[in-house]
Amino acid sequence: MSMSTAIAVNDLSFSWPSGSKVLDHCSLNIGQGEFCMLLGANGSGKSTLLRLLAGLLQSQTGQVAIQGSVGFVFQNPDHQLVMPTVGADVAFGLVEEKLSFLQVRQRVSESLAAVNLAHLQRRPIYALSGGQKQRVAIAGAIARQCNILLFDEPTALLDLESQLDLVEQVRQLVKTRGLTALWVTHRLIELDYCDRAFLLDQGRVVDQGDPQRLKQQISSIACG
Ligand SMILES: Nc1ncnc2c1ncn2[C@@H]1O[C@H](COP(=O)(O)OP(=O)(O)OP(=O)(O)O)[C@@H](O)[C@H]1O
Repeated sequence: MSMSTAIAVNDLSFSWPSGSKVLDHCSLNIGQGEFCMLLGANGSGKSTLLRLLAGLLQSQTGQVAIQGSVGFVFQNPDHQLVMPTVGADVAFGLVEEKLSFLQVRQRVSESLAAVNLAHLQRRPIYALSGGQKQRVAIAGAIARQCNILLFDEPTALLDLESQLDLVEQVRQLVKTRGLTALWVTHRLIELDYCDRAFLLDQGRVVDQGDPQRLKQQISSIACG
Protein backbone atom coordinates (compact mmCIF):
# COMPACT_ATOMS: atom_id res chain seq x y z
CA MET A 1 0.00 0.00 0.00
CA SER A 2 1.40 3.36 -0.88
CA MET A 3 0.72 6.23 1.44
CA SER A 4 1.17 9.86 0.50
CA THR A 5 3.78 11.75 2.44
CA ALA A 6 2.57 14.55 4.70
CA ILE A 7 5.91 15.54 6.24
CA ALA A 8 9.26 15.01 4.55
CA VAL A 9 12.50 16.10 6.17
CA ASN A 10 15.62 15.58 4.15
CA ASP A 11 19.16 16.09 5.39
CA LEU A 12 18.19 19.01 7.60
CA SER A 13 20.82 20.80 9.64
CA PHE A 14 20.40 23.73 11.97
CA SER A 15 22.78 25.68 14.18
CA TRP A 16 22.17 28.62 16.46
CA PRO A 17 24.23 31.75 15.80
CA SER A 18 26.23 30.79 18.89
CA GLY A 19 27.52 27.91 16.78
CA SER A 20 26.02 24.97 18.59
CA LYS A 21 24.69 22.40 16.15
CA VAL A 22 21.16 21.31 17.03
CA LEU A 23 20.09 19.33 13.97
CA ASP A 24 22.71 17.39 12.10
CA HIS A 25 21.66 15.90 8.73
CA CYS A 26 18.28 14.92 10.12
CA SER A 27 15.86 13.00 7.86
CA LEU A 28 12.40 11.54 8.40
CA ASN A 29 9.14 10.90 6.56
CA ILE A 30 5.62 10.79 7.91
CA GLY A 31 2.67 9.55 5.87
CA GLN A 32 -0.70 11.22 5.71
CA GLY A 33 -2.93 9.84 8.46
CA GLU A 34 -0.08 8.70 10.70
CA PHE A 35 0.20 9.48 14.41
CA CYS A 36 3.95 9.59 15.11
CA MET A 37 5.93 10.37 18.24
CA LEU A 38 9.34 11.92 18.62
CA LEU A 39 11.55 10.96 21.54
CA GLY A 40 15.02 11.96 22.61
CA ALA A 41 17.07 13.26 25.51
CA ASN A 42 16.87 16.89 26.63
CA GLY A 43 18.61 19.05 24.07
CA SER A 44 18.52 16.44 21.29
CA GLY A 45 16.70 18.92 19.02
CA LYS A 46 13.04 17.87 19.23
CA SER A 47 11.53 21.33 19.75
CA THR A 48 13.84 22.82 17.16
CA LEU A 49 12.69 20.23 14.60
CA LEU A 50 9.02 21.03 15.29
CA ARG A 51 9.70 24.74 14.91
CA LEU A 52 11.40 24.14 11.58
CA LEU A 53 8.41 22.05 10.44
CA ALA A 54 6.01 24.81 11.47
CA GLY A 55 8.05 27.45 9.66
CA LEU A 56 8.82 29.25 12.93
CA LEU A 57 12.54 28.79 12.22
CA GLN A 58 14.40 28.57 8.91
CA SER A 59 16.92 25.83 8.27
CA GLN A 60 20.38 26.51 6.93
CA THR A 61 20.68 23.35 4.87
CA GLY A 62 18.36 20.54 3.85
CA GLN A 63 14.68 20.47 2.93
CA VAL A 64 11.35 20.40 4.68
CA ALA A 65 8.23 19.57 2.65
CA ILE A 66 4.81 19.84 4.25
CA GLN A 67 1.61 18.79 2.48
CA GLY A 68 -0.98 21.12 3.92
CA SER A 69 -1.23 23.49 6.82
CA VAL A 70 0.26 23.08 10.26
CA GLY A 71 -1.29 23.62 13.68
CA PHE A 72 0.97 23.79 16.73
CA VAL A 73 0.13 22.78 20.29
CA PHE A 74 2.68 23.91 22.87
CA GLN A 75 3.58 22.46 26.23
CA ASN A 76 1.99 25.32 28.14
CA PRO A 77 -1.47 26.29 26.84
CA ASP A 78 -1.30 29.59 28.72
CA HIS A 79 1.28 30.65 26.14
CA GLN A 80 -1.14 30.14 23.27
CA LEU A 81 -4.68 30.84 24.44
CA VAL A 82 -5.22 34.58 24.18
CA MET A 83 -8.93 35.30 24.55
CA PRO A 84 -11.06 35.32 27.70
CA THR A 85 -13.44 32.50 26.77
CA VAL A 86 -13.23 29.15 24.99
CA GLY A 87 -15.42 30.12 22.02
CA ALA A 88 -13.74 33.51 21.59
CA ASP A 89 -10.31 31.91 21.58
CA VAL A 90 -11.17 29.46 18.81
CA ALA A 91 -12.87 32.26 16.82
CA PHE A 92 -9.82 34.49 17.25
CA GLY A 93 -7.75 32.05 15.20
CA LEU A 94 -10.09 32.65 12.27
CA VAL A 95 -9.75 36.45 12.02
CA GLU A 96 -7.38 36.21 9.06
CA GLU A 97 -9.87 34.17 7.07
CA LYS A 98 -12.65 35.87 5.16
CA LEU A 99 -15.55 34.13 6.84
CA SER A 100 -19.05 35.29 7.62
CA PHE A 101 -20.29 35.46 11.19
CA LEU A 102 -22.30 32.29 10.59
CA GLN A 103 -19.32 30.45 9.14
CA VAL A 104 -17.19 31.38 12.13
CA ARG A 105 -19.91 30.20 14.49
CA GLN A 106 -20.17 26.95 12.58
CA ARG A 107 -16.40 26.34 12.61
CA VAL A 108 -16.16 27.14 16.33
CA SER A 109 -18.98 24.82 17.35
CA GLU A 110 -17.87 22.03 15.04
CA SER A 111 -14.25 22.14 16.23
CA LEU A 112 -15.22 22.29 19.91
CA ALA A 113 -17.54 19.32 19.37
CA ALA A 114 -14.60 17.44 17.80
CA VAL A 115 -12.68 17.70 21.09
CA ASN A 116 -15.78 17.12 23.27
CA LEU A 117 -15.88 20.68 24.59
CA ALA A 118 -19.09 21.92 22.95
CA HIS A 119 -20.64 22.44 26.39
CA LEU A 120 -17.80 24.75 27.48
CA GLN A 121 -17.99 27.30 24.67
CA ARG A 122 -18.81 30.19 27.02
CA ARG A 123 -16.52 29.09 29.84
CA PRO A 124 -13.66 31.46 30.80
CA ILE A 125 -10.26 30.02 29.92
CA TYR A 126 -9.02 30.48 33.49
CA ALA A 127 -11.73 28.09 34.71
CA LEU A 128 -10.50 25.18 32.57
CA SER A 129 -8.27 22.30 33.58
CA GLY A 130 -4.90 21.88 31.87
CA GLY A 131 -6.24 19.08 29.69
CA GLN A 132 -9.26 21.16 28.65
CA LYS A 133 -6.96 24.04 27.71
CA GLN A 134 -4.95 21.74 25.47
CA ARG A 135 -8.17 20.61 23.81
CA VAL A 136 -9.09 24.27 23.16
CA ALA A 137 -5.72 24.70 21.44
CA ILE A 138 -6.43 21.61 19.31
CA ALA A 139 -9.92 22.91 18.49
CA GLY A 140 -8.25 26.12 17.28
CA ALA A 141 -6.13 24.14 14.82
CA ILE A 142 -9.14 22.12 13.65
CA ALA A 143 -11.20 25.30 13.16
CA ARG A 144 -8.40 26.63 10.92
CA GLN A 145 -8.61 23.33 9.00
CA CYS A 146 -5.01 22.37 9.73
CA ASN A 147 -4.37 18.83 8.52
CA ILE A 148 -1.00 18.46 10.25
CA LEU A 149 -0.78 18.81 14.02
CA LEU A 150 2.52 19.27 15.86
CA PHE A 151 2.57 18.75 19.63
CA ASP A 152 5.54 19.84 21.75
CA GLU A 153 5.28 17.89 25.01
CA PRO A 154 1.56 18.65 25.32
CA THR A 155 1.12 16.46 28.39
CA ALA A 156 4.13 17.66 30.38
CA LEU A 157 1.93 19.73 32.72
CA LEU A 158 -0.89 17.19 33.03
CA ASP A 159 -1.60 14.47 35.57
CA LEU A 160 -1.64 10.86 34.42
CA GLU A 161 -5.39 10.66 33.84
CA SER A 162 -5.63 13.84 31.75
CA GLN A 163 -2.43 12.85 29.94
CA LEU A 164 -3.95 9.57 28.75
CA ASP A 165 -7.30 11.23 27.95
CA LEU A 166 -5.51 13.75 25.73
CA VAL A 167 -3.36 11.28 23.83
CA GLU A 168 -6.36 8.99 23.29
CA GLN A 169 -8.41 11.91 22.02
CA VAL A 170 -5.68 12.96 19.61
CA ARG A 171 -5.39 9.42 18.32
CA GLN A 172 -9.13 9.36 17.63
CA LEU A 173 -9.05 12.76 15.93
CA VAL A 174 -6.18 11.71 13.71
CA LYS A 175 -7.87 8.46 12.74
CA THR A 176 -11.40 9.78 12.20
CA ARG A 177 -10.34 12.90 10.31
CA GLY A 178 -7.35 11.57 8.41
CA LEU A 179 -5.03 14.10 10.06
CA THR A 180 -1.29 13.67 10.51
CA ALA A 181 0.33 14.26 13.89
CA LEU A 182 3.85 14.46 15.27
CA TRP A 183 3.95 14.43 19.07
CA VAL A 184 7.05 15.08 21.19
CA THR A 185 7.15 13.32 24.54
CA HIS A 186 9.35 12.03 27.32
CA ARG A 187 6.56 9.85 28.70
CA LEU A 188 6.96 6.33 27.36
CA ILE A 189 3.42 5.23 28.19
CA GLU A 190 2.18 7.54 25.43
CA LEU A 191 3.93 5.35 22.85
CA ASP A 192 1.05 2.88 23.28
CA TYR A 193 -1.17 5.28 21.30
CA CYS A 194 0.95 6.04 18.24
CA ASP A 195 1.62 4.26 14.95
CA ARG A 196 5.33 4.90 14.69
CA ALA A 197 8.08 6.58 16.67
CA PHE A 198 11.38 8.32 16.01
CA LEU A 199 14.33 8.55 18.36
CA LEU A 200 16.42 11.68 18.03
CA ASP A 201 19.98 11.82 19.33
CA GLN A 202 22.26 14.82 18.88
CA GLY A 203 20.11 16.17 16.08
CA ARG A 204 19.76 12.99 14.05
CA VAL A 205 17.14 10.25 13.80
CA VAL A 206 19.06 7.25 15.16
CA ASP A 207 16.15 4.81 15.36
CA GLN A 208 12.57 4.63 14.13
CA GLY A 209 9.72 2.19 13.76
CA ASP A 210 7.51 0.13 16.02
CA PRO A 211 6.69 2.15 19.16
CA GLN A 212 6.70 -0.91 21.43
CA ARG A 213 10.19 -1.89 20.31
CA LEU A 214 11.46 1.64 20.92
CA LYS A 215 9.71 1.76 24.27
CA GLN A 216 11.45 -1.43 25.43
CA GLN A 217 14.76 -0.26 24.11
CA ILE A 218 14.56 3.14 25.80
CA SER A 219 13.39 1.74 29.13
CA SER A 220 16.20 -0.81 29.12
CA ILE A 221 18.72 2.00 28.51
CA ALA A 222 17.12 4.09 31.26
CA CYS A 223 17.24 1.22 33.76
CA GLY A 224 20.54 -0.28 32.72
N1 LIG B 1 16.82 30.39 21.05
C1 LIG B 1 17.90 29.62 21.25
N2 LIG B 1 19.15 30.12 21.11
C2 LIG B 1 20.24 29.34 21.29
N3 LIG B 1 20.19 28.04 21.60
C3 LIG B 1 18.98 27.47 21.75
C4 LIG B 1 17.77 28.23 21.58
N4 LIG B 1 16.73 27.39 21.79
C5 LIG B 1 17.24 26.18 22.07
N5 LIG B 1 18.60 26.21 22.05
C6 LIG B 1 19.51 25.07 22.26
O1 LIG B 1 19.30 24.12 21.23
C7 LIG B 1 19.47 22.78 21.73
C8 LIG B 1 18.29 21.92 21.34
O2 LIG B 1 17.13 22.41 21.98
P1 LIG B 1 15.69 21.79 21.75
O3 LIG B 1 14.76 22.61 22.56
O4 LIG B 1 15.40 21.61 20.31
O5 LIG B 1 15.86 20.34 22.41
P2 LIG B 1 14.75 19.33 22.88
O6 LIG B 1 15.16 18.00 22.36
O7 LIG B 1 13.40 19.82 22.52
O8 LIG B 1 14.97 19.35 24.45
P3 LIG B 1 13.89 19.23 25.66
O9 LIG B 1 13.54 17.79 25.75
O10 LIG B 1 14.70 19.69 26.83
O11 LIG B 1 12.74 20.12 25.34
C9 LIG B 1 19.68 22.92 23.22
O12 LIG B 1 21.06 22.79 23.46
C10 LIG B 1 19.21 24.31 23.53
O13 LIG B 1 19.92 24.86 24.61
